[in-house]
Amino acid sequence: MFEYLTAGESHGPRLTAIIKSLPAGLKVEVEAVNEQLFRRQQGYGRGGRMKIESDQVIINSGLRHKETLGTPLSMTIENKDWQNWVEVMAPDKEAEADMEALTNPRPGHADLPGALKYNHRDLRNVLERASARETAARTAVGAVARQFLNQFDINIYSHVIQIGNLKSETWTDIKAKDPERFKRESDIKEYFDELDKTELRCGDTARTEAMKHLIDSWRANGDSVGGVFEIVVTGLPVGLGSHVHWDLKLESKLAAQLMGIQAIKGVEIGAGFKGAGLPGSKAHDEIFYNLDRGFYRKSNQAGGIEGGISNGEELIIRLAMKPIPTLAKPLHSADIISKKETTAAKERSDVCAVPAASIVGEAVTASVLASSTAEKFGGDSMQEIKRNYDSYLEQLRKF
Ligand SMILES: Cc1cc2nc3c(=O)[nH]c(=O)nc-3n(C[C@H](O)[C@H](O)[C@H](O)COP(=O)(O)O)c2cc1C
Ligand SMILES: C=C(O[C@@H]1CC(C(=O)O)=C[C@@H](OP(=O)(O)O)[C@H]1O)C(=O)O
Repeated sequence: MFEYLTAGESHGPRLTAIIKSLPAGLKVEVEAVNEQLFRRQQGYGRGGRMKIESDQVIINSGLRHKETLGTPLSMTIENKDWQNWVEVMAPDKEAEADMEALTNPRPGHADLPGALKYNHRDLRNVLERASARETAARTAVGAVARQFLNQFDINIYSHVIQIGNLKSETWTDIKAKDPERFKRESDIKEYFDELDKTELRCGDTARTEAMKHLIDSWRANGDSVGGVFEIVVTGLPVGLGSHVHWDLKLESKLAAQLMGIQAIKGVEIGAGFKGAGLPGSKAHDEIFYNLDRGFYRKSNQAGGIEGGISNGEELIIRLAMKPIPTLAKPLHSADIISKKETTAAKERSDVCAVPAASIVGEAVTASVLASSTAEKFGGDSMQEIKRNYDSYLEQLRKF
């Protein structure tokens, strides 16, 4: 369940997403999808395109009176910028004779490998689909998945923890400073909701100013900047994913799909790379039991997954985003037609898109977790899935 497909070019008429299968009887609010689309468009460092677009979803099938029918749910998002590209991107008209091809590939973008692989002589034929414009469609899919997860009190949050070489606190650091502060889900929600009001989605105000300054100075130099964001999931039950096959492991599904986000080059679960340097006695989370909580941990180095199975603790994922490839001061390149030395194509571009990517990360995480939840609890309708979920919780209580 929750398998999906997206289609659409960055400057074509619109993006399309189809969720192939999802349970019947799931309440979907279109406004909640638009809210996620809005969040993805924010963030300090974005370029001119975001001033043109104001993403809104249209649901074309699969929903009746705000409830899923269990049939394919298809959604579209218009590209407002299409108006400026009608001739260049015309699906059903021959190219105009004077239309210039783009022939100077950008290092770091899909331009050159894509052109060589697909035998294209115009790099636009590659970049239009490689573009992260596509992540708007994935965000819409994730917004539906989120509404499913909310039915089981599973919540997904994210924050930016590094821009360039400037780091701020991780979720584990933040909680360690004031362990009483985040006892209730509403406290966690409030903390992350506040971040949405800030331009970098980073909780450290002093660091945010320094990060903004860094983005400004790299922009002024015609450069770009990457960073790291962290995703936190609360409310996951024990038992999503499985240890029995490599491709069923929850972290292998998450890593594969999260690495599918444009410009994401690293993924860490829990202590991740830092954990590799710790002694075993500090790297693992000791097991405790009491009647109220059942089995629980006092630390979360595992980041919520052991043996490919969610262990009931918070899921913590960190993702590294490389700097944006399009540079105002372009890098060296070679023309794909003349083979002569040139500089890379210089287009309007984002300078930093880490805050936006963090929203895409939340969305992709939501679709993986919705799929794993639906798989674990089975059923064609929400009623059936909830019944199975409740009886599983009862089984855990009696364990
Ligand atoms: C939200 C978001 C916005 C992006 N904006 C740009 C951009 O404006 N210019 C650009 O060259 N790359 C941008 N990228 C990155 C490219 O899409 C990406 O580097 C490219 O498709 C090559 O894929 P790869 O980096 O995964 O190898 C963006 C990525 C994300 C996630
Ligand atoms: C359109 C979006 O991101 C785009 C991703 C992108 C790229 O090369 O990945 C290049 C830019 O597009 P343009 O060339 O039209 O300015 C970004 O704005 C979006 O996030 O909705």
